[in-house]
Amino acid sequence: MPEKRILDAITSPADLSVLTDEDLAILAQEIRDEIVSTTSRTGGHVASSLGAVELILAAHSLLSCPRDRIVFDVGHQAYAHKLVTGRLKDFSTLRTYGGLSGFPKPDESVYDQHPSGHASDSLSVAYGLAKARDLAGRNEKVVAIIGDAALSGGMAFEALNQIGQSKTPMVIVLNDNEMSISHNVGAMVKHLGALRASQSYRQTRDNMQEIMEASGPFAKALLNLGRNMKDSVKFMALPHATIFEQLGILCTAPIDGHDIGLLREVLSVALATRAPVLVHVVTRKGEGYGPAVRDPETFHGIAPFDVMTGQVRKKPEAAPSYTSVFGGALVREARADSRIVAITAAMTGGTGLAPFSREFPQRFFDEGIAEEHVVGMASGLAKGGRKPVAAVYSTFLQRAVDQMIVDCCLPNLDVVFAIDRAGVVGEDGPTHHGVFDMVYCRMIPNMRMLAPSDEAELVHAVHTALAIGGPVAVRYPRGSAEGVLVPDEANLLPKEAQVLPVGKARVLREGSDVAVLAFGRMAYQALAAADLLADAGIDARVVDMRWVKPLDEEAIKAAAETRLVVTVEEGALVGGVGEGVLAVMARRGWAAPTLTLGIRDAFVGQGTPELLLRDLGLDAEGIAKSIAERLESE
Ligand SMILES: Cc1ncc(C[n+]2csc(CCOP(=O)(O)OP(=O)(O)O)c2C)c(N)n1
Ligand SMILES: CC(=O)[C@@H](O)[C@H](O)COP(=O)(O)O
Ligand SMILES: [Mg+2]
Repeated sequence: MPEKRILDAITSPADLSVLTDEDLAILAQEIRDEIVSTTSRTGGHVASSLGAVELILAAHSLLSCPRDRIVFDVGHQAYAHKLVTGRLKDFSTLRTYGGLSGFPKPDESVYDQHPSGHASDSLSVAYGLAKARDLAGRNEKVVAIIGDAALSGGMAFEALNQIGQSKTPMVIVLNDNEMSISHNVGAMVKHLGALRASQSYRQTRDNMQEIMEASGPFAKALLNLGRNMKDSVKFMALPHATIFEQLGILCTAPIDGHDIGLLREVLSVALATRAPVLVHVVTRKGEGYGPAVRDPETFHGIAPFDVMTGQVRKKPEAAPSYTSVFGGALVREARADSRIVAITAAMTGGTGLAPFSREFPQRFFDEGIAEEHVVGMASGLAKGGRKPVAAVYSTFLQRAVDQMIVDCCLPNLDVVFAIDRAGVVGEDGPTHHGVFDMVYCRMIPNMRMLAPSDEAELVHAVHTALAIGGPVAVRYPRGSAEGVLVPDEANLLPKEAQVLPVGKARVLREGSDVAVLAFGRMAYQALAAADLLADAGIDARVVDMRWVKPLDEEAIKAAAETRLVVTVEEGALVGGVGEGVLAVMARRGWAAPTLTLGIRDAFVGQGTPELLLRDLGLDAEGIAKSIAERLESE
């Protein structure tokens, strides 16, 4: 009989309050085993979740959630939270189609306060919850858990600014593991490093008397709030040593985030304090699982892996990823033009910029989780004579739409937006699908946008964007490309990159019954749909539109001469490019029956892209079926 685990007896976080520190340490190990074993099958955010186990257990053991509230930043570290809030039995479905989300999700559990996924929002959300509590005269506790890299996002700084001023009681747990996805960057990293180096908690405690004598106004305020002098001050950072304290937020000395007894001791004081308190917790990404400790970047977000070796169990891909083709194409462009510079918002590996960063370290900028700043900086670089390429995931670029409009497009600057993860991304789900970029790019004057249909087209698109000048966006999806480049070509790139004529589509297949105007990789689904339609006696033209903006009006006019104009886009239909085609037809007076296929006005769930595209009716069968039905109804 396998030994009964403490974890199996935890039905809600209330069960934690009766456990001793020793029990909680055992539970932490059981949770780690569960996380490793489950994610080895589902994939997931392993390293961050392993690093946050003790701090989550400590918080839940002291709080009464869901009355008290924990807001997770990004939420990729919250697996332990899921496991102690009644989701153990469903944990094996993590990140799968119809299963548990990889992030906190209010629809999934009353213990989840906020649909996490995008970085740096937790402090604002927690502050709002604390203010709502104050207005209602209630006294529940509010805790935000934020990583050292998420703290570098502008939104987090904006929140700190107000939290410090307002003095609203809330606890910020700063989970400092000295890592973003890769190494963390920026001056705040240095500040935190200095704090870690100069102030150990124990040293602070040992020097309590001295610190008391030198204590600043906040330590005094804390004492006045009725805490026992010893308890209150022993957790404090050295007076005035931290940026947080300068902003008006009480701050502890850095404490070991894997010592559950210490965490509980410090957190209990912070939670009892009637002022905002930042608890500086030092953790290690991947803690407890060797392969993740050794390679936290790979284990930040990993596909299914072998538990013994830590090796990813990936089938060999038939084609390179769009991301790697983009990265290779940009390196080749940069060799030919020294004005080209590349910028990322903490996603060097994810955006395929690692080769660029190695070859051109002086021309590469990782600006941390700071998408607004990245786009603003691109504007300055362009104005200063450089050709910046801002490579940002579609979903995260949503953060910087204002900077795209005002800082880049209004002055019509030469900025290339390399929009990766455009379309459905898969298991990360609704917070991460890149389905709005065509909407937000289309609406901005001066912006031009390409949606390459395969990896060869992507190479041409990058070349075109750099050649034509002005703000140009290139969108391409996550994962394997279409396999159109033969593997023995040097660098997997076409020999010559072409400048694509602006606003000109290309016909992939002639046909006279219906015309399918396809955007991006949907062109390949449309071609396969055309084969299916041919079996049913329907002759479909397939057009790779290439440009989302400007649209090829001649192609639209020709399409309007068939029995049905169909648009297919992997993006939101409301405000999307299909609507753009309809607007052209209306403006020009080209009347024809129309069918716009894309993502209806709803958020898309999680699952493999294949399953999601099937559900959305955006695979070949779905497209063919919609067209056949529409023709029948005419
Ligand atoms: C707005 C935004 N930009 C980028 C990301 C991608 N991202 C997810 S986690 C992460 C690093 C987070 O580091 P940190 O906050 O220190 O947490 P850790 O993983 O170290 O626990 C990044 C860049 C994101 N989720 N949201
Ligand atoms: C949590 C987060 O936002 C990232 O880790 C994201 O999951 C990365 O996605 P990719 O796997 O597409 O790079
Ligand atoms: Mg970190």
